[in-house]
Formats: sequence, structure tokens, C-alpha cells
Amino acid sequence: MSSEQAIAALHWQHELLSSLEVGIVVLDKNFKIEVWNQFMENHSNKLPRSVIGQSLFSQFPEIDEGWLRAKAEPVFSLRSPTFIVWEQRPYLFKFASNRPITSASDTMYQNVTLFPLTNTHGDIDRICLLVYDVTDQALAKIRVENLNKRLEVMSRIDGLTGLYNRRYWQERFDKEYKLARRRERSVTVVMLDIDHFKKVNDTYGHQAGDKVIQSLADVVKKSIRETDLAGRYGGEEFVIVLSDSNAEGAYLVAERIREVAKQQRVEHDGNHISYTVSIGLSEHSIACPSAMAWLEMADQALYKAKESGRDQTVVANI
Ligand SMILES: Nc1nc2c(ncn2[C@@H]2O[C@H](COP(=O)(O)OP(=O)(O)OP(=O)(O)O)[C@@H](O)[C@H]2O)c(=O)[nH]1
Repeated sequence: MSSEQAIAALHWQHELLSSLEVGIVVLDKNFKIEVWNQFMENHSNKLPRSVIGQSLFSQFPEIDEGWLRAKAEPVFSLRSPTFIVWEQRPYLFKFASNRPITSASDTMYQNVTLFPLTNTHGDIDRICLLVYDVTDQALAKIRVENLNKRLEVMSRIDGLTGLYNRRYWQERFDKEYKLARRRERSVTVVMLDIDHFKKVNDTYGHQAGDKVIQSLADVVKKSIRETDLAGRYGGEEFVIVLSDSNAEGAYLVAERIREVAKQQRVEHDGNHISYTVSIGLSEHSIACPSAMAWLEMADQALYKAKESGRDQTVVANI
């Protein structure tokens, strides 16, 4: 090859490296930069002449030196490539995302391939880094994951009240029952039902009834701890598992809910609707043969509360 042909070949090889939409970096054994293509220049705003011959780590302090050296070690010693995927580490180089308007991310997500380069003697004294911009794929995946998380949360929640729906509450209740059998601590299940609720619907309409249900849900939410488990069990029936509460403690919580509910005035079409609730509760006992049997005891206590004139709390006899 003539020297003219060699220069021409170098020229088009340089053109090729420049036009690739992939970052190309060649590093020697000491992580000094030897090649820095156009993609890297564009995204780092660092010219090849300012970085070539410099340590990668001094130029890019955001790179965890110990971690990258450990990652690159087998590339030198075993001559096998290695990969850094964005799920593991969002980026190696902190480059700005070039989709600032539509993108939810300020930084470019990257997949990076590290592979060995052999010299003319067949030794590995350099590695090449290929840096791929995978921001679009990463954001699409993150969006789908977030959507799935939201759907999962939504599938557990009752739309009217924001409390757990019956299916999910029941699932959690079964777990609480199993835990209760293994643990020393007391746990009590509470069932509440709005009194003469049919009358609210019949007098003020279904929408007003819905508002009353929401009002009680808000009272319940404000009256319990984050670790308690409240759900909407039926139309105007609610259930709560009060963890670390025996029957006496649960009775106090139930009575507070009953009193606060009684003070509510639900505004609808100029009316101020008041309501009362009946409550039954049952502390877990080792004698309860199943989760359903435990809940059934609270339900029977609730039935007694209704039978005894409503607007009261009854504790199940264990
Ligand atoms: N507005 C509204 N009403 C509902 C909903 N779900 C159930 N209901 C109504 O709730 C009423 C429940 O009535 P009942 O079970 O007879 O009980 P009650 O009138 O509350 O009487 P007691 O429980 O015996 O005090 C029925 O009229 C149902 O139609 C709902 O989501 N919204």
C-alpha cells in the first residue's frame, strides 16, 4: 500500500469512527485514554486532544475507579468481553440526555461493552469501551414498570373509599391470621357497619349514600395506625385488623371511630346527613381454627351490636 493509500484508509476509518452513533474509547492498562471518537466528544464536550493521554478517572471523577478496574480486570486477564447494563448502573459517563423536552430523564442511560484489544504480539494491553445510548429503551421499560406498579396498587384498592378492596384485604387477613398463630402479640379484627344505611339511600339517594360511605372511610383512616389493615368488605361494611392490640385496646379504637362517625355531618344537596355505626370485634385466640372463623366471631359480635339497638361496640366472647 502506498503512503497515499494508507493516508486515505486512515481518513475513511476516522470518518467511520466519527459517524457512529456509539461511543468508542480505547484505554491502556493504566486506564489512560488513547481513542476518543466523535460521539464521546459530542456528549462530553471534551476534545480528543484534551483527554488523550489522560487518566479516564481524572477526566471523569463520576466513574467509580475501584469498581471499573474490577470489571475490566477479566477483560485483560481472561481476554473475554464484559458488559455493563443500565439496569445495573444507569450510566458510566454522566452525559446529558439529548431529549430534554420529551424525556423524563436528564441523563443518558448507557449500556457499555468492554472488550480486549490484542497488539501485534498477541498480548492484551488495551481495552475498548463501546458506549451505547439506550435512553429510549430504558425510559420505555421504566414507564411500563411504573404503570404495572400503579395497576397493581389500583387492583388492591376500592375506588370509592381508597381502602383495600375485599379480595386484597382477605388475602392480607389470611396472612395476619397465620402470623398471629406464631406470634405472642395480640391482634384484633374489627367489623363495622353503617346503621340503617338503606334509609340514607332511600331518603337522600345513592350518591348521598356513597358520600356517607366515604365519610366513614375517612374516619377509619384517621383513627388507625399505618400498620393496621383496613378494607371495605361489603357495601357499607368495613373491616380492620388492629395489630398489637388486644380486645381492650381495640375497643377503645372502635369506640373512638363510633363517636367520631356520629359527629360527622355529610353535606349533600343542602342536607347535612348524620349516621351511626355498629361495631363488632374479636381478638385472635389460638382457639380460632381458621381466619374465617376468627372473622365470623367479629361478625357475630357486630350482629349482637345491631340486635342490641345499634350505635355501639360489642366484643366477641373468646
Ligand atoms: N350508596 C351506596 N349504597 C350501597 C352500596 N353498597 C351497598 N349499598 C346499600 O346498602 C344498603 C345496606 O342495607 P342493609 O344491609 O339492609 O342494612 P342497613 O339498612 O344498613 O341496616 P342495618 O345494617 O341493619 O342497620 C342496601 O340498600 C344497599 O343497596 C354503595 O356502594 N353505595
